[in-house]
Amino acid sequence: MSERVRTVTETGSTNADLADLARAGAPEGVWLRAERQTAGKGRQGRAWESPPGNLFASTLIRLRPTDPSPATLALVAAVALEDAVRVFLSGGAMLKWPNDLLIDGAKLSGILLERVGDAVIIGFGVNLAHHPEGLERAVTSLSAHGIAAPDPQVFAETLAESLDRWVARWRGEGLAPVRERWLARAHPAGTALTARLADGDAIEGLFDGLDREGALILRLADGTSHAIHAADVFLI
Ligand SMILES: O=C(O)CCCC[C@@H]1SC[C@@H]2NC(=O)N[C@@H]21
Repeated sequence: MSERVRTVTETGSTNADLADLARAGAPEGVWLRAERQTAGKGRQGRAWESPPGNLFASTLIRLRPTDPSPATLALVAAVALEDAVRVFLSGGAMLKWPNDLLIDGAKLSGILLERVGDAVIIGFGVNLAHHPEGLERAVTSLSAHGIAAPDPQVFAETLAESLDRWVARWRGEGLAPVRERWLARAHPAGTALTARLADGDAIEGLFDGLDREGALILRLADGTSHAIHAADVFLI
């Protein structure tokens, strides 16, 4: 079987490699997976532990003038990843804004989007076999839930197909079906959340859905609604 996702044994960061490929003119749909990363990047400048057995893979989207807002690719990536996880874990995982997957409240995966000119790099890290210990927030892996860890290459091929399907819908139908699926897979309305903003401020409120652009809506204690466009979000 020919493989869609190219694999290397080791690299610094598959996102950094895809950024280089994007600058060199690589087309949409290129995928790179590493068995391990030595400089895996997480959101907000954090490091992403990258031991063999987990998934570390990145791809790129070339933005077209008619595409929905690029920021909404965060939700596209989330629903595509949840679909892929669901192939291996009946019942799937729960989404937390914008694109974390949780099992029993613990983080299973992370997605990092980076803009390079007209390209958006999307990097997926999924704890298939292992998860880091001793972090501030709960983390988990498929193995920790008694699921035989899928072969990372098989998982990556599944994910590539899933992302193709969701990007096609996003382009053809707009954000609406993506938003609908995201909401169906997320925690229920009324879930208490904290949004930690880049300036260090935190906003607490109850989950009240997504706006038309995919921003997180929190209902505050004073009854007002607040749209969050960028933050680290935690279940309280
Ligand atoms: O902090 C997060 O939640 C996002 C983590 C994203 C990690 C993935 S692993 C593959 C790709 N390469 C990187 O350096 N980061 C992303």
